Amino acid sequence: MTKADTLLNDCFLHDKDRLRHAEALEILRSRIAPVVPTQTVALHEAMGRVLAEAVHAPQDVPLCDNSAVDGYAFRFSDHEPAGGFFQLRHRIAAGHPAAETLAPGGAARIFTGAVMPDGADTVAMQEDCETHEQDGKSFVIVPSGLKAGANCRKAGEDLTAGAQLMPSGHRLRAQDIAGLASIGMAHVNVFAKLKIGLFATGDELKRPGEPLSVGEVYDSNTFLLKALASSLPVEIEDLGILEDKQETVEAALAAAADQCDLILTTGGASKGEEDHVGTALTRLGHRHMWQLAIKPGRPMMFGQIGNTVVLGLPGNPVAAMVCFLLYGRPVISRLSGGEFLEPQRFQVPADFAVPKKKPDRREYYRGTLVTDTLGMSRVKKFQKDGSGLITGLREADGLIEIAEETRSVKEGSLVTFLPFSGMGLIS
Ligand SMILES: Nc1nc2c(c(=O)[nH]1)N[C@H]1C(S)=C(S)[C@@H](COP(=O)(O)OP(=O)(O)OC[C@H]3O[C@@H](n4cnc5c(N)ncnc54)[C@H](O)[C@@H]3O)O[C@H]1N2
Ligand code: MOO
Repeated sequence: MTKADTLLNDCFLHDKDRLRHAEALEILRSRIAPVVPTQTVALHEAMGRVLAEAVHAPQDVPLCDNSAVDGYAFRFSDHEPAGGFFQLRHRIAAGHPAAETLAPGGAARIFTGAVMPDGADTVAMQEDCETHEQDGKSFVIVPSGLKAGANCRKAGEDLTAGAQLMPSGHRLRAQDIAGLASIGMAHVNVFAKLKIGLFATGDELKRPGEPLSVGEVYDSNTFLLKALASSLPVEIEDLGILEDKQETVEAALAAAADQCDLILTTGGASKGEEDHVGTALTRLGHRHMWQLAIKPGRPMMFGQIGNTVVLGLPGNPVAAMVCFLLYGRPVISRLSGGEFLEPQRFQVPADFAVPKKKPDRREYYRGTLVTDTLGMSRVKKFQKDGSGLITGLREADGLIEIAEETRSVKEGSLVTFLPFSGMGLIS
């Protein structure tokens, strides 16, 4: 699929003043499709990458029936006639299968992971058995009470030959890498990393390390967004801070569109005369979405320049983070061949009250989980709602989501909580 196939060029601006969150998600979901090519990588480099094809087990895992414990293997049906008294015939260690079938009435000394000898189906743990030497022969006494097949791991118990382990589009986690290793895959076909170009905009911005003059602020969003994106399969390039000049913003976006799959900007997204990202996007390409009925994050925009997707995030740091998590993360994941990711949502009693909330917009507060006297979780709201307060983001465990139609929140009522850990963040 080419990039051109995945994005249409007509404009999606609504008649309504502001798009609702669900509508914005629907626009993004319907417009975004994978744009990156595929590549083969070594398994040890595949963590966090997105599978470009489904993976099936070429053989059973485990390949053979094997013992789950160190002990003695025998045929269950022999136990009663032998009174639990077996002559020891073989010694079978992991990696050294027995060449011969176990004779009827015989038992084999066996170790965890060793292949069950033909003729045996049950293993007794060594702690439960007694051994005995007589006339130069070794015997084992196995107590009764075991079930047929006890302590024997069957071939194919983990995966049967032909079973699908993972579909195409699956993002590989540590346990998935283990699963791929368990079927013998040394290389994996994955989607290439998405190329992201990141711009901050604003004459007031200074990079950390430089002295700050009156009227200036440090550019925290570049660092915030790079760190947020680092949990996704991307190559993100910091393209610097753009001055608040239409020509500068336009030239920079045009150049980046030739290099990147996705351009992320922060700041200059609103309606002021000094906010140039929207104008640049309209001139160079198409703005499909702008002005959402959410707080924070209202000026969030989405569009394209040629085949390059552009997400214009607001400049206020809280709004930038909220918009990245709600819209940037699913878009990046989908462009990279993965799913359009939705945050995890839980219903948690509120440890706060909001007497009056504006209708028709969805609000996101910073929330911290607390435990009440009964050991039940409740969610506390960061007191200040200001969109520039990074402290609230740092204190929070996640976001509290208040629906458009909600007019007030009573203490103790259930509210929706989106933990940061359910949006790919390190907790
Ligand atoms: N007349 C209106 N004014 C504003 C509206 C509106 O609808 N009408 N929306 C407000 C909302 S909501 C937001 S959010 C902000 C965001 O607007 P911009 O995306 O244009 O952001 P800026 O004006 O460039 O900056 C806002 C604020 O954030 C600081 N900032 C910007 N970039 C960074 C950065 N990289 N690191 C740290 N801080 C940054 C900037 O200094 C400003 O204080 O607009 C409202 N206004
Ligand atoms: O809604 Mo803005 O996004 O106040 O920060």
